Amino acid sequence: MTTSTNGKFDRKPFIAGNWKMNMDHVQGITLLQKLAWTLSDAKHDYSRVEVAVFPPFTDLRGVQTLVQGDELDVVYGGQDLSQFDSGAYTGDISGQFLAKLGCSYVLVGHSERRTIHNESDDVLNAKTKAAFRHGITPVLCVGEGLEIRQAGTHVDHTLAQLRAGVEGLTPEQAAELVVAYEPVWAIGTGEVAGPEDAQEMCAAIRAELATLFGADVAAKTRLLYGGSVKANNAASILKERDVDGLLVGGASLDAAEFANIVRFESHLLTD
Ligand SMILES: O=C(CO)COP(=O)(O)O
Repeated sequence: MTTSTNGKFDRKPFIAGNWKMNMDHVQGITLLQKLAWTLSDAKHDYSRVEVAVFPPFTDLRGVQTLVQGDELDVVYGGQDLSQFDSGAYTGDISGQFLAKLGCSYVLVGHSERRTIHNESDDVLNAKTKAAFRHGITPVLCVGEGLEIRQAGTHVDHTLAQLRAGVEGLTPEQAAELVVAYEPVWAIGTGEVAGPEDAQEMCAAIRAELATLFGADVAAKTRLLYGGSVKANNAASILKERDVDGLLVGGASLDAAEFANIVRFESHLLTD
């Protein structure tokens, strides 16, 4: 069955854990093993809900070895990539290297990259294209800060980030792209945007994608919400029509909690 419980027939729910700068390569393996065991005990069906982790770069080789060796169905990706393919870019990581490590996805434009590293919309557009160039699906992160939310211009602001990020993509690429709406004021603060806030923005993002690439394309693009997601609020957010998945920070560092988020459908059944 390819349906999700909320009737979003064609878009497979996607639950992703962004470990940020946590977990060294030894801790990372332990966390992933625990997650895989927990999901296996719970008979998780990966064909119904896709599960991804975004470990630090230094963990990726170990994660690849574990996933291949134990034939895990968990997919993984990098937290960033360079807009360039190779050369004199000290400290940067090429999408080519991530592809070689078996990465299926890469985060682009996480708010911590936009704010701490001052990554511009132009750079992020180049990174999105670099990901596709290397056969990796970008997860383009967008979202507003508190002042913009309070000023009431959060939809305009977020859609401007979206337009800049997807400029020049083909319709096929836009359909494959994943977009994560992460309101900065809800990240790591315990402050969660309500399900209706997540839905409002995801609906606006889908409408914008429909304008840019056509309704058929927009119907395929998966849209995630991120910001203080926990097992006890995941199901209510995922019930929303245009929210296809979650990008989880802090709660993804606890295997049991993250597994419960992945198994959100079991919470819906008992609601
Ligand atoms: O930034 C996030 C995921 O990318 C969200 O982080 P938290 O879940 O810790 O709020």
